Order: sequence, then C-alpha cells, then structure tokens
Amino acid sequence: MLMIQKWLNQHNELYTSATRHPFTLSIRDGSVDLSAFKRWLGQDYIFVRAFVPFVASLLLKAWKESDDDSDIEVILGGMAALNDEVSWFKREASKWSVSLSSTVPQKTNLEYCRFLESLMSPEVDYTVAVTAFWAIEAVYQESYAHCLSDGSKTPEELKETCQRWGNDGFGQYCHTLQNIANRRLEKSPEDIISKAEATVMRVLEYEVEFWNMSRGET
Ligand SMILES: Cc1ncc(CNC=O)c(N)n1
Repeated sequence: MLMIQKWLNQHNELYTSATRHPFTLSIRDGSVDLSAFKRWLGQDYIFVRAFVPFVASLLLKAWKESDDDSDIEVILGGMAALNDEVSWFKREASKWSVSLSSTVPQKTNLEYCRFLESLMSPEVDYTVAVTAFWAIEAVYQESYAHCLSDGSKTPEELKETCQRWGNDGFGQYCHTLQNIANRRLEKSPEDIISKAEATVMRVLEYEVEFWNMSRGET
C-alpha cells in the first residue's frame, strides 16, 4: 500500500477533524456566521503570504534534489495559482469590507507561519517538504470540495471561495502532489519516512487550529 494512504487510514480521526471541521461544515449547511468567514479571510491572507516563500523554497529543493523534472513544473503551477490567489484575497476582502492591512495575525497563525519557515531550511529534505505541501493543499481541497458536493447548501456568496480550492483542477493538482510524495517516500530511508509522517501530523493539527481561529475566541 502507498505511504500516504496508509497514514490517512492510521490517522483518520485527525484527518477528518481537519477536512470536516465545524467551520467548513457550517459553510456547507448554510449556517455559517459571516463574521467567522471574515476572520478566516483576513487570517488566511496572512498565511498565504507566508506560504509563497515556502513554495519557493520547495521549488529550490526540487531543482536540487528531485529525480523527476516534472516536479518543478507542478510546483511552479502551484506558485502561479498562488499569484492569482493573492489578488483574489484582496478583491474578496474589499467585497466583504475586511481591511487586510489592519488584520492582526493570531497566535495560531504566527505559529503555523513559523512552522512553515522551519520547513524552508536547507536542512529539511525535499521529500519531507513536498509531503507537507501535499497535506497543506489537500486539507483545503477536501474541505472546500465538500462544501460543493451533493446536498450542500453553501450560500451563493461563498461559492466562489469554495470553488477556488474545491474545483476539479485543484483536486487533480493535489492528486499529482500526492503521487510525487508517494514516489519519493517509496525510495526513502526509514528516518525520512518518520519525519515526513510527523510533519503531516503537525500540518493537520495546525489546520484544525487554523479553522478554530474563525471562532474568534482569542
Ligand atoms: C491555512 C491554509 N492552509 C492551506 C491553504 C491552501 N493553500 C493555499 O492557498 C490555505 N490557503 N490556508
């Protein structure tokens, strides 16, 4: 069995808490509190700005370490999507009257961004970093695709947000990332596999906490 599938089975509870979080479930059933959505929007813009240099560092690792040239193209495609995403956040924030310049990063966000920064170190193996990248993207893909699936009552004004990460193209892209990660993991020694697994767990925990921020209790 492929490594990522094995981990998802083993850590199914954690994976489900990230991909079926009360915040995204509330979008899906239409009960979402719009102030929670706005809080998420402001915080996620800050996260995405830190995510760009992480992906740049991953591109550098792929160029130095990858055994397959097409990895670079996949990651570069992810970068291009982020360029578009940054513009989208600005437009969306103005639509919802969220001031991005006065949004203060919450503790969880700062911690998640610091964790990303730790993964940018040249000491971190390409296999570990690309596996983390897959996990970060996959949580959003699964969470938002669920908001568009059969029986969802997602409010019209939130459908574009769900489409951004829930569309089929993004799903295909996540699948490609998963294939890259599995290919690398198959060829990796035990210590790298353990590090990658622990990193995926950390990502999932941070993603749960990130959704929790939408509650605005802190
Ligand atoms: C906290 C978090 N995790 C994953 C993503 C999705 N990747 C890029 O947009 C995101 N925007 N925010």
